[in-house]
Amino acid sequence: MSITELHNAEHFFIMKNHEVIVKSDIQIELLEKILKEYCKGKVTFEAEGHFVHVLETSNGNLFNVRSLKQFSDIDFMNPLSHKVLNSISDGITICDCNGKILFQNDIDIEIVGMNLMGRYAKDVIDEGLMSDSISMKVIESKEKVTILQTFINGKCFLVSGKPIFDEDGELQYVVAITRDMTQLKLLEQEVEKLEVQNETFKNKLQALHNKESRKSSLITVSPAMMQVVKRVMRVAEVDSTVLIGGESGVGKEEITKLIHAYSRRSHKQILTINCSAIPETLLESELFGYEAGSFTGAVKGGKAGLFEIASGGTVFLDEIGEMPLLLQAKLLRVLQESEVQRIGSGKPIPIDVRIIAATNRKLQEMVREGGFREDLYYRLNIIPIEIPPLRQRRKDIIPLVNHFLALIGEKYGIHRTIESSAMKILEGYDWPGNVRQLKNMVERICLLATQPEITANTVQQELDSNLIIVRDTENTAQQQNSQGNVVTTPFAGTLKEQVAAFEKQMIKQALSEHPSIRQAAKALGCDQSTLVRKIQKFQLTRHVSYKD
Ligand SMILES: Nc1ncnc2c1ncn2[C@@H]1O[C@H](COP(=O)(O)OP(=O)(O)OP(=O)(O)O)[C@@H](O)[C@H]1O
Repeated sequence: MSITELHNAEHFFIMKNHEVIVKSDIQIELLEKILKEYCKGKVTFEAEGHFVHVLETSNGNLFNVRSLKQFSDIDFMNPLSHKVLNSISDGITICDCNGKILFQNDIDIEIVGMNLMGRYAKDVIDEGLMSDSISMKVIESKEKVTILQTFINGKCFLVSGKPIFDEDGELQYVVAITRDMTQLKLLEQEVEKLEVQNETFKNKLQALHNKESRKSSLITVSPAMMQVVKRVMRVAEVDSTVLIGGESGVGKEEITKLIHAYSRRSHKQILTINCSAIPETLLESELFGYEAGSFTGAVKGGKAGLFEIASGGTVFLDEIGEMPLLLQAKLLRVLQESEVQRIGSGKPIPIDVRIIAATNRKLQEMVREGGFREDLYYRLNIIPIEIPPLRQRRKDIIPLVNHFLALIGEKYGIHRTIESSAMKILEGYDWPGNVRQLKNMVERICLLATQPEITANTVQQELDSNLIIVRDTENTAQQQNSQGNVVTTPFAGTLKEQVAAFEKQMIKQALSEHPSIRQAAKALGCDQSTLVRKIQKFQLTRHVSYKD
């Protein structure tokens, strides 16, 4: 009979750990015969007690042979129960009321690393094979006990012991369930490791976020602008209102972003509103919000204004000089009381925002002329920051050009360089539209250039086509080229054609000097819709970008 046949035989169980379980003494005798045959007669029996036998075979295998006879009074220990107990992934031990280990399932033997069946728990502890015995504790307390037990192999287990009583209430057996906590411990350690990793990633992300929000695209090397930046850094820390002045396109918004990025409000948003770009009625509701049903066309549930939405952050009021007087009064109240009232509501709402305002107008002159409230001017002008025009900080021009070339490379995948003589021309130009004009021009020449290196010639031509219109006292138009020389306009053709060419030139110039169509129209003395029509007529839209 082969060992497989033996395994499948009706009366035997062959366990993984070279253990053979038989049902009766008779079968043990039978087994002895079979094993002797299987091991070619070289089998040694060491009978130990009534039912445990150790067999040493010629191939070195050690068989523990147990009879199930001892379990005859435990009705679950039929072969099926045995199989069921062995299919459980926790270790199971059954002791009698004296602590004698009657049964261990396969997993338990694996966990403990020893087959202890037939032995007394107390002896096992005395021999130092185990630190503790749950069975002994249950026998003593006659109650359910749970302990964390460490075995000599260093593994950690959660062991629960439960008493089983007979009909007379006498303790009969103790069933102990041993759960390997090593995996759980490993998982716990893994979770801890992941948590640490998670924390590290979170910190890195936060650092990146901080870096990103602090990253300003403000480029400057000039001493004049460095002074401004120094002031910005000091101002950023305090929460006061700031009024930024400077010509159109000098970088007032860029400076505002820098103040916000270095302020304690940087984790919140910065909201911008251009006071010149929105009609008065709309501006009021955008800034202060409105209650439900306060005017025709209002959103059903009412709407929060910019000051409410930006709570905790910064509100940037661009072109504050264009704010209508009525709204100036309302803004003053916001600044003084730190609260807003929605249109149609008498209820004040507290707000927590920092206000930064900017203008390219001479506010003091406006105050004198009655176009701007004096009290609001002083309230806004707590910390004034004046940004010098680009022509007064020419050292910034080349770094700015290189910065814009890099931006164009990123945005369009177009990589251009500008030869040094061309850079000199750009550096010498007066830039009435300041950084915005420089940015637009660099973008235009890069996009139109056919060669990777932009020559001085190209730059010169572009600047010449960007002639500055100046008006003499008699209101006749002359032109000034990039070197500042006044030149006669070389218009040719019929009177109509010459007028059209001149008109086109004026519009083009106004568009490059002013950030919005509205302002360009104002400067040209025509209304917005006329200007839009003429832009379309002269097809200027493709070449001129009015506002970034
Ligand atoms: N120092 C700078 N470094 C990099 N880019 C700049 C700098 N200054 C301005 N710019 C860029 O030039 C353009 C115009 O700048 P910005 O809008 O800040 O000017 P502004 O003074 O607010 O203009 P306006 O008065 O018309 O509102 C923007 O694209 C801005 O990113």
